[in-house]
Amino acid sequence: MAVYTHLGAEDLAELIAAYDVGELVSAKGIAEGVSNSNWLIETTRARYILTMYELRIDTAHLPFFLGLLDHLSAKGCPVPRTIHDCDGAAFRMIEDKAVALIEFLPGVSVDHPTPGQAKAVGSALAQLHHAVADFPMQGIQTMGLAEWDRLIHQCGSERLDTISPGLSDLAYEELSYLAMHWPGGLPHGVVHCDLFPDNVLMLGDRVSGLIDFYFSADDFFAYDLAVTHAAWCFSPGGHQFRPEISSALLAGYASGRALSDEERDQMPVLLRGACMRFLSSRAYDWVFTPTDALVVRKDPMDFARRLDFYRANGKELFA
Ligand SMILES: Nc1ncnc2c1ncn2[C@@H]1O[C@H](COP(=O)(O)OP(=O)(O)OP(=O)(O)O)[C@@H](O)[C@H]1O
Ligand SMILES: N[C@@H](CCO)C(=O)O
Repeated sequence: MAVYTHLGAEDLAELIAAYDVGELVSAKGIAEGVSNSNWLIETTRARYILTMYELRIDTAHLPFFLGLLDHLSAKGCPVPRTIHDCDGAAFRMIEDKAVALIEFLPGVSVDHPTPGQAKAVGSALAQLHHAVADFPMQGIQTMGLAEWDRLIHQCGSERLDTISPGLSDLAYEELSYLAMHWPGGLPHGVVHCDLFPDNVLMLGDRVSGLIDFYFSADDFFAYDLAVTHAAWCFSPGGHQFRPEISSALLAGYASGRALSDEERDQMPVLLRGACMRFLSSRAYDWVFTPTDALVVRKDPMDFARRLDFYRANGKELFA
């Protein structure tokens, strides 16, 4: 349940009164999500999402994340805009925690996407990559290769092999490969970097919302496509590749933005990097999150399986 902080009726009413959004009608805690506390707020005028930033997000970075939502939404991307308070502030503090009110977008996250939905996601991602061209803020990538390496080393061989025998060899070997082959100089901008199905709201075959931009940073557009590919194109657990979803996702992306020859050539290594990104953060959480913590640990092996697939077939996919 992702409501870590209790907000009483008076706190909520006082908060909502600071915005020009009508009067508070109801507030319900949202169970999904693990990083922040979220409430669905209904006022006499509309619905909103209230987010309280709990664990991971430094308040100093909020102007970047919230500014990005506003920029993308103004460009016509299906991204919720930030509601500013009556003084124009994008976030407020309740005691020592920052809160932001965000536009509510309709739609649901899909568990088993269809090709039509994958195509729409590819196309929405391409739209995003065009829309960031004139976003004026910088977002440093803190979840890049150096961090994957650090997370894996913190876990150490013994603990990795307790997750699954042989995982440490796979991870160390892959990190050396990536260190030698990671490309430079590809087209880049501020990209989402975490566009999993649970961060996309859909109405049928239409993308109605792209949410959770809290891993956004400056990186290669093609890396963002690789992350999205790894997140969408497999059966649960990463056991089976879904070729029809892959073709649809890539076709959707190509309908909005063509990959250059150089980007295509680098896709196999970027796909392997995308797997290491989630393998390393999940392995770290697996090892260091207490089993009785509120946060649900995600299985790193889901991405070890995807990594095996891309090692064997990545080049063929982009031949
Ligand atoms: N703008 C929005 N419109 C509608 N629903 C939203 C919106 N933002 C968030 N939600 C709902 O709230 C849930 C949690 O949001 P989100 O994924 O951003 O939380 P989080 O704690 O940051 O997540 P994560 O687990 O990815 O770290 C989403 O699954 C979605 O159901
Ligand atoms: N989407 C990531 C979690 C970070 O938001 C994962 O599935 O491991």
